[in-house]
Amino acid sequence: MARRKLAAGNWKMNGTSAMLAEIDTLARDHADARCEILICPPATLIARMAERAGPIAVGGQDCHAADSGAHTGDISAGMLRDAGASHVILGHSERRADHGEDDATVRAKAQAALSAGLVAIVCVGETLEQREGGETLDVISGQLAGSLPDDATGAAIVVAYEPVWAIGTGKVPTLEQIGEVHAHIRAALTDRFGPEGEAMRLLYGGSVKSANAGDIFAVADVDGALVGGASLKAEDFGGIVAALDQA
Ligand SMILES: O=C(CO)COP(=O)(O)O
Repeated sequence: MARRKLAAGNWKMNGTSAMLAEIDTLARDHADARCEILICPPATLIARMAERAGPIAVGGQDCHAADSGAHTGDISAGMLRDAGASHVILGHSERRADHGEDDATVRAKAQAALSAGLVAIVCVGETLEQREGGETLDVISGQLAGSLPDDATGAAIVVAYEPVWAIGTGKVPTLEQIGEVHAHIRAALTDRFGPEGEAMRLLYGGSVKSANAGDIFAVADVDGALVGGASLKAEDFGGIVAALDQA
């Protein structure tokens, strides 16, 4: 099954207008990339970034489960789409921790994203305590079961494995650990969704840099990366894109 590789950048709460130049550099340097390239800037930059992104896709970092209504400060999936986004990250561990999002919330948001025609990147991952307690695979199974809608398709859902303890820490799981979790996720997805589960792309995220990207991309069932810190500069992210294209 040929899955198109995806290099996704999550800018988190970083970036003002001055950083829009990064997208110009990325679009110029990687116009011929074989992999799909996505940047998810803060919501304030989505529309302007989408106008100049060329072949680079632009995404949101969250959406509300409802279409519209009395939800001060929130953004719907349809609004993201209207602003020029094609993707949205959902259930990132920072949202699960900072905003109390549970699996049911993430699933409702994913449903809204699918209805709006967005690709949803649904994040799962264990904490250090859960890893040390030997609970990793059970935790991931539970998050997948609870967070993915029943009508998830290979085209509309991407799953990102982001061990919480590897995010922004410079600590990366061993290639064996990444391979074990990705194989587990793939098996859970094909069990539940059949060929659609086989078609879903699986990203690894957590301290990915151009220096370690090549090794990570060689692991079976790693179809790309969800990158935080190293996505903020086009040059750094470009090294990851190049590694993915060579994988
Ligand atoms: O959380 C992440 C991407 O969503 C990973 O962040 P870092 O690449 O900064 O570790």
